[in-house]
Amino acid sequence: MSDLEDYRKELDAIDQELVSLFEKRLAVSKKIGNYKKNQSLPIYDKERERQVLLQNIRQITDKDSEVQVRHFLETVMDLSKEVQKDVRASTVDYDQLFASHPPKNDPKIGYFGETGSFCEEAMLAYFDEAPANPSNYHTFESLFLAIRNKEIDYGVLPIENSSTGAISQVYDLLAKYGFSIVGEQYIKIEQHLIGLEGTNLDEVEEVYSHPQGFQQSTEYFKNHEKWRQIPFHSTSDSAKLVKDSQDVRKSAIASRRAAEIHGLSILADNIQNESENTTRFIILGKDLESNPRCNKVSVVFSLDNEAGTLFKLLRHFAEYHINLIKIESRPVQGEKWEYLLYLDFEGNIAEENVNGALRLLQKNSVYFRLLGCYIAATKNK
Ligand SMILES: C=C(O[C@@H]1C=C(C(=O)O)C=C[C@H]1O)C(=O)O
Repeated sequence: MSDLEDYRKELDAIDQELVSLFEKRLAVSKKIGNYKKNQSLPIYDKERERQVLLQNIRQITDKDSEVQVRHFLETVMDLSKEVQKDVRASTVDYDQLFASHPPKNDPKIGYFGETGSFCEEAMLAYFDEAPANPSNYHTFESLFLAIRNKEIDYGVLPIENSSTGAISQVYDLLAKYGFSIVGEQYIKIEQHLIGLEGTNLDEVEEVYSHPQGFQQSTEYFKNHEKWRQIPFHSTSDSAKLVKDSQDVRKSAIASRRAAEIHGLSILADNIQNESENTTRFIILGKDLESNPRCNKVSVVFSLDNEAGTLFKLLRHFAEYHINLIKIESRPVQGEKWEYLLYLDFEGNIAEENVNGALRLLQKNSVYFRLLGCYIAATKNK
């Protein structure tokens, strides 16, 4: 027998032991996976992995093999986490994930802000027929509560602006209440300084608006540093406040429509920083409403706090040729340095590639929720 054959026989015997031990290890990993699933614990445990590496590297007799042993242990632990992810995914109810509800007939609709708000404009632009007797709400959360309490079927509220970015409170409420995005609408936003008729700019002392109104008009206020900027519920609520006060020292940042509705004058027009200032509004409903014409998907998920997981997940989108539109991250409430990731991408959940990517995303994330599958709005509104 040649030396090579002898060596290989030796390896075969070792492999036999290794495989049998590895199988035993995977079986224990599965049990740990079940335990973690029941206790809602994350799969990855950084401290434990550090310990496993330390205690095993300590017992190496040939120090030259440390690099290989480390690599071996890391691979073993990666595979152990894979098995735990399968355990976690095995009970996922995919039918429920993709179960869609028909749109509501004669729906009750609510929007954020006083009459004259940009949300009201978005509502009028989105629905083919102007909704009869819509309700309005003065905080984002009261609109979510109205959906939960079945006061309304759909709510209209802003989610992002082209110059200031995400409206983070709305993202956080989406995570908190678990409703669905059933549609979207873009509205061009022109902000004006408005006040009582005949008001002179040098009489103004206070300006009221939603924080977004101030953020979108910072350039204009550089020349009016003495004015007190007072955040209020919405731009249209601010217009109403000025009207109700009958005080020339008070002004508001709001739309031309709000000025007209509340009988106010425009003191300075188009004070927004960017002429093409646009806001994306979402139509929120209780349930997922998807049909074959829907071409945009939104999801929210969180990951194990482990290097490379986001890359590994997003890679599936490239593999499935899915076009990502937007990614937004928000801190998890009450969990320091943990994040929820919100992803928008092109496609329909009934398409095979989207379906495949969603399953992988759900399988490999600690938390996952399909936020909606709806018709993408045109941006030049
Ligand atoms: C098996 C566990 O889950 C993961 C896998 C580990 C392993 O295979 O040794 C160690 C830590 C965790 O990242 C565990 O928590 O013990």
